[in-house]
Amino acid sequence: MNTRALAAKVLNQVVEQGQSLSQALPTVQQDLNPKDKALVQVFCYGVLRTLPRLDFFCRSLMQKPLKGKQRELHFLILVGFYQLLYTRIPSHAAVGETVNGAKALKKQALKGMINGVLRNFLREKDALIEKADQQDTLKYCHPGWLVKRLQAAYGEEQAAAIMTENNQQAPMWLRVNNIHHTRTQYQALLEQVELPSFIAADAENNNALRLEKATDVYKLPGFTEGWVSVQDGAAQLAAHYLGAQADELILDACSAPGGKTVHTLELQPNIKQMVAVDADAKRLVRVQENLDRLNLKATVIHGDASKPNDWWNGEQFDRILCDAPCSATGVIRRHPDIRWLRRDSDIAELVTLQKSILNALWEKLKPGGILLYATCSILPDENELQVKSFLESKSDATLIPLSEQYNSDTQGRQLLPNEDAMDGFYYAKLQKAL
Ligand SMILES: C[S@@+](CC[C@H](N)C(=O)[O-])C[C@H]1O[C@@H](n2cnc3c(N)ncnc32)[C@H](O)[C@@H]1O
Repeated sequence: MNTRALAAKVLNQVVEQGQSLSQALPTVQQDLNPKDKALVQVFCYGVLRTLPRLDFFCRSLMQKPLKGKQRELHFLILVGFYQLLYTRIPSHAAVGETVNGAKALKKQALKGMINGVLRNFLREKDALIEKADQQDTLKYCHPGWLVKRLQAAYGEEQAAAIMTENNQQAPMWLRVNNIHHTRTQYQALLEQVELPSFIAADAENNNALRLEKATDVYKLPGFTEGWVSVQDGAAQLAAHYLGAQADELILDACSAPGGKTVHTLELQPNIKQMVAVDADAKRLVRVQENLDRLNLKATVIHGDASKPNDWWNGEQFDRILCDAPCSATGVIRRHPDIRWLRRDSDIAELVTLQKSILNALWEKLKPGGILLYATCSILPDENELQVKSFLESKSDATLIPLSEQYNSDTQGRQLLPNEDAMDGFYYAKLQKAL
């Protein structure tokens, strides 16, 4: 199968039908050899990172947009532009293979048209790029609503830097399981298989290693045996900030796929009980898979964190992790489809959901207990403003320092994408009065 045509199919499913890339991409990749698999991925990620720009080029070069049954060809053309602008594929090969993609999509009659558009692009691209760079949405390849929100929150210059980072490829981070090795020991094992790595900048983030170059997980020493897991450095801070102690009852209220559940158990194997809840039954299967691979135990419950009375009538928790559903605007580097699948109106809905989860979980926290609120968002509404309004509404809640090392916070910690090479994340630690 033609890799350009496969990428066009996936892109059509994501952009026109609202499927997530993580759903659509694996379906077409299943029967491909590793090289073609990687190529389809590069085309899909690349086009999604530059979508409005490529769309603009297409609009400028075609009299009428391709619609309906021909829509896949629109994305095939974008895959063509992407190769010509951002890859080292020689232009004759990029054009030839893309034109052949039309046949694979059963639109052989339109091969000539595609050839013409791509060749015109080669001639006119410099002028088109200059025009595109005059508009922020085309320059930074983010939807207008998100550009506005980021500029309002961070100012123009910092928003531009964030959007530039969002368009880069994220590094692969590992979490070393101290039950088996120290980080230094595991780093040496990685060296032996020629996988150099760097340690995280935060001293307390002491399980985190960033690989110089991403790799297949099965090439990682002891992956199947649970020696190591893949988890971004910012996400790893959650278990350190939660700080679970021996004999405590812990709730991970939005747990799937379970990265923070298992990290918490790796750091503190002697807790009384870990309860891992999620509203998505399919994603919960992954929590159990992670627990099994790492040989850890938790009580896994399918439930709605905003209605804990439906699934919990036991004692109150010592610590609760609320890794709330959010806009995921901190992880756009890893999920370039997010910005096109989300709408501005989603943010207010998410803020309402987060608020109801926070309020409900607070009732299940012991006096003196700790709730760690986390999101992978970089929007203040979901983060410091959410926490501020929570603190205003609860006289028994206090914002406390995240850890001994990160103790100067007044608003929690907002990490921006690529800060110390990590994802964008937000943390706030709340304590209930005794
Ligand atoms: C950011 S993800 C959690 C990631 C997870 N903590 C980890 O580290 O692997 C947010 C999770 O919230 C879940 N979720 C969304 N609404 C929920 C609700 N009302 N109650 C419980 N879980 C919910 C989603 O299914 C999703 O798995």
